[in-house]
Amino acid sequence: MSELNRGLIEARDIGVVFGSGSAKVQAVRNVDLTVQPGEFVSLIGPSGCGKSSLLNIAAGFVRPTSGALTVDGVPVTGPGSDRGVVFQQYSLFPWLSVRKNVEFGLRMAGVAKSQRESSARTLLGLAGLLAFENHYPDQLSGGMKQRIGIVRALATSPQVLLMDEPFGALDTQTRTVMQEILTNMWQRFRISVLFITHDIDESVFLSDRIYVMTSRPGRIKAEITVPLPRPRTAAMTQTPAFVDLVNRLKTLIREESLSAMGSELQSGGVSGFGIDVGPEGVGKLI
Ligand SMILES: Nc1ncnc2c1ncn2[C@@H]1O[C@H](COP(=O)(O)OP(=O)(O)OP(=O)(O)O)[C@@H](O)[C@H]1O
Repeated sequence: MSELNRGLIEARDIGVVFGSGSAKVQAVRNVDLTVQPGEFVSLIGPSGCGKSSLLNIAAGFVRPTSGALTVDGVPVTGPGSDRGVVFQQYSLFPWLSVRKNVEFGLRMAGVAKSQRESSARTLLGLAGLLAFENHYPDQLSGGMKQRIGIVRALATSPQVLLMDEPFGALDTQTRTVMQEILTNMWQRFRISVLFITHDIDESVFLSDRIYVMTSRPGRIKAEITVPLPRPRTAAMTQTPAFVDLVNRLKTLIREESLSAMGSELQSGGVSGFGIDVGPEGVGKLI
């Protein structure tokens, strides 16, 4: 398989159950999803619908209770350097300098000192952070820390980047800049991205395709191709195509959030809370 054809993520009939007995939680049910090599795909849905569980399965941190997830046809059974992961919490090592943080995965992989230094410097330069290579994480802003997190995840040249609310802790301006930096890095590295966000505008701005999940147990409610050309620009966020799609997605998520709140209220003994839960099937929108 050539480099450009790598990074195919395929999840088939995934189910996730946590706990047992009365503490049993069915987090995810019958989820099929695909990320094509080089594609940017977002996963959105109401809180607690199982987005992080799916991403953690792809990362190899959680095993599915049923079904399988493969990367380039190989079942994921644990973490691996073919998949970079970025979380909302910065998870940098505070006792290591910026460059040593970026080098960490390469050091674990046995890459020679001079080579890992030069790879880390190249990546830090691309992210505009070379001047900070000898700083320590607590000397940096949140946006800078998250840029280092992305650079660190890319350092081992993974085929897949898995991102769980990576910009959730950042202010709106920093978040916008980070979205542009991520888009540039993604285009440069031609890597597959599976991205979780609660920010619907962000999912539309960044993605080729978006999966919308139902409330728990999470299933795929809709799969939507974003009809915007690339490169994406800030001006596009004002276009009718962008605004209409954001509104459609908000409606889909709102239906699910209401249905989740309705079931919680009903299971708590509150009656007369009339909510139409809607059809069970997966809607396919273009
Ligand atoms: N290790 C665990 N043990 C027990 N239950 C868990 C565990 N991890 C997740 N859950 C439960 O599984 C469900 C799905 O959680 P998950 O974090 O995957 O959802 P999410 O969509 O990412 O949520 P959010 O949007 O709020 O971050 C939730 O009800 C959660 O409480």
